[in-house]
Amino acid sequence: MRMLLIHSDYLEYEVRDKALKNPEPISDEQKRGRLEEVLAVFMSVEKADESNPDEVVEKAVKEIKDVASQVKAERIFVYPFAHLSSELAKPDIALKVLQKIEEKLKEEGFEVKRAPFGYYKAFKLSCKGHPLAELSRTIVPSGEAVS
Ligand SMILES: NCC(=O)N[C@H]1[C@@H](O)[C@H](n2cnc3c(N)ncnc32)O[C@@H]1CO
Repeated sequence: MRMLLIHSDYLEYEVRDKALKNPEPISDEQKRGRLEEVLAVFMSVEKADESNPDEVVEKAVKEIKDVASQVKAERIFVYPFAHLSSELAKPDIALKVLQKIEEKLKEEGFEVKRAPFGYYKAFKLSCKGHPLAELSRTIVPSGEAVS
């Protein structure tokens, strides 16, 4: 999994067109979203993650918690983003991984939004620009090589 973490004044999105034949079903309310004072986490779930999705979820949540603690962010935006890797996991597995990450972050006490999966989306982001505001992380299941 590849993650781009941006500590932001706000992130807002608006759903545009379908990017998959069968995108995640969403309500009208989910067609747009915004969080302020947020750690935005853009995530590409990768083919290698399919060997142990649960381990990748655990490792991703640990990394996100660590960065959130460093930048003192209490809100997380989980953002599916298929542009950080050329070896993407299948959509059905990727969605499950992102849903589990969202669930576990909520269990940890964060306020969490997740942008809809399988759509093109317009988004606006205001990066805070401090030294830890732009970070990336790569996560692989045990036994897999980083490509
Ligand atoms: N910017 C718009 C967009 O990325 N849209 C992506 C994601 O929402 C989602 N998606 C599909 N596969 C994946 C994956 N492996 N990891 C993350 N998201 C995925 O499906 C869309 C088309 O690839």
